[in-house]
Amino acid sequence: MINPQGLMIVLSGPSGVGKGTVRKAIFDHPDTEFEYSISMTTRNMREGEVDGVDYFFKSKKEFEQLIADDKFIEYAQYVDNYYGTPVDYCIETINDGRDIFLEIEVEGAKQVREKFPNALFIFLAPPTLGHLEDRLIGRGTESDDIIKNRIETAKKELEMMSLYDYVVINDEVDAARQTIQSIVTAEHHNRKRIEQQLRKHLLEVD
Ligand SMILES: Nc1nc2c(ncn2[C@@H]2O[C@H](COP(=O)(O)OP(=O)(O)O)[C@@H](O)[C@H]2O)c(=O)[nH]1
Ligand SMILES: Nc1ncnc2c1ncn2[C@@H]1O[C@H](COP(=O)(O)OP(=O)(O)O)[C@@H](O)[C@H]1O
Repeated sequence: MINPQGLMIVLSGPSGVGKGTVRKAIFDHPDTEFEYSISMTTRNMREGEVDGVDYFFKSKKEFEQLIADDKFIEYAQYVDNYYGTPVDYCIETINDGRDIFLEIEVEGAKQVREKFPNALFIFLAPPTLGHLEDRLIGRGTESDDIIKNRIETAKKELEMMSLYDYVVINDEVDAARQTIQSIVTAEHHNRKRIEQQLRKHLLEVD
């Protein structure tokens, strides 16, 4: 096999679009076989969150030490906090032939694209910007100022859509989940077909 590695799947999109919600639906579904890359963050734990399940919660000092030790595939500062993808688990997983799923903001996704151009990039978009604002307000976890800030960031983030392999509109959570799973399945078939063709041509060259 030319590429026995698992697929790196990157789900990104603006804050409040429903990345966390869709990701949870994906991992609650019995058909899902990907591994989830738990991120590290310096933000405060929200009610109901569990350290080591939702995120690995770190102090700023700990996070900066991990950056210095090159322990992240990517990291970004987002609304005054650090978020990053720990490198070891991702590499172990794909080297083991299993798919790894990253749910990250767009700046981090850009860094992953530079390091892993072969990854599969999926952009989750809201039906409209109004939906995004409603969802952020509805979630009720941020102050008005932070929501305003996130909407401004989202406008810039939406411009990055064209750099992705796929755009999925998050109108209905289960439909978005299903679309993402179908994209991954199709991508596996496609890569396998390319690999078979490549092998065939290489044999012909010999
Ligand atoms: N770059 C990067 N972004 C992340 C990572 N983990 C989470 N994020 C993103 O950081 C943003 C803020 O996350 P969070 O504070 O949990 O808020 P919420 O996703 O809006 O509920 C979201 O867009 C997440 O997708 C990561 O490891 N790296
Ligand atoms: N398809 C959807 N339709 C309606 N509300 C949604 C949908 N997807 C997510 N939401 C709601 O929008 C809010 C933001 O979703 P969340 O998953 O926290 O977004 P993100 O992780 O992208 O910041 C949450 O209150 C969530 O319940």
